[in-house]
Amino acid sequence: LKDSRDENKTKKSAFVNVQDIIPSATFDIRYYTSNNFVGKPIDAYKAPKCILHKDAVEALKQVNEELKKVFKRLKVFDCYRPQTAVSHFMRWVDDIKDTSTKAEYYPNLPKPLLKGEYIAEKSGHSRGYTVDLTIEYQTRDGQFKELDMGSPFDLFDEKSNTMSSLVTPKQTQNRLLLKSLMLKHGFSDYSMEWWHFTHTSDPRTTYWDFPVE
Ligand SMILES: C[C@@H](N)C(=O)N[C@H](C)C(=O)O
Ligand SMILES: [Zn+2]
Repeated sequence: LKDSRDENKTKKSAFVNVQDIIPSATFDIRYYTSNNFVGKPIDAYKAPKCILHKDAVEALKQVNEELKKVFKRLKVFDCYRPQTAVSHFMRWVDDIKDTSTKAEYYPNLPKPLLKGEYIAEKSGHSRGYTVDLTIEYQTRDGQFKELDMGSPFDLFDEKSNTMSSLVTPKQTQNRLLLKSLMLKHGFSDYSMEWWHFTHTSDPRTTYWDFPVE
């Protein structure tokens, strides 16, 4: 008899490669690299891929289509996140002696306080309908640059709360542009992190553990 835990390690057919479906967005899958709050590539990210449930991807495509009309595009940092990767995050949080990334990623919080509100022990990302992302705009010379959101992706700080008073009105406006477009296409936001959105079609049932590959 096949163990249900083994089944959970197999990619579900409803999951798709977002880069194939939204090729005009850009993808910087940070947990595949060392450029993240752990400072090392994260377990189970075997390729720099963005995988999501197809229902969330269709909505995301619509957001990107709207942005294209005004010379902007989505920049995606993380999508489906295997439970194995979440376990890696938890090992890192519990290792209180390792503070090598503190200055860059959590300058004002003690490491144990990251668990929960900033880094979930059971993350919506593992269900496959959640995405971390920002917006890029095209400059006159055709290059793309990130909109100024007032804090970088994965800065675990009050400054990253969407309506934080620690950022400028223009930075709040940029966050609200992202939020309004995402909500228009069926996502819900997360008030603690301006970059984190979950599509409302998420049945909130299974936390998957197949690798990103
Ligand atoms: C770690 C960060 N990018 C994130 O996604 N945080 C939320 C709370 C999560 O872990 O689900
Ligand atoms: Zn997230």
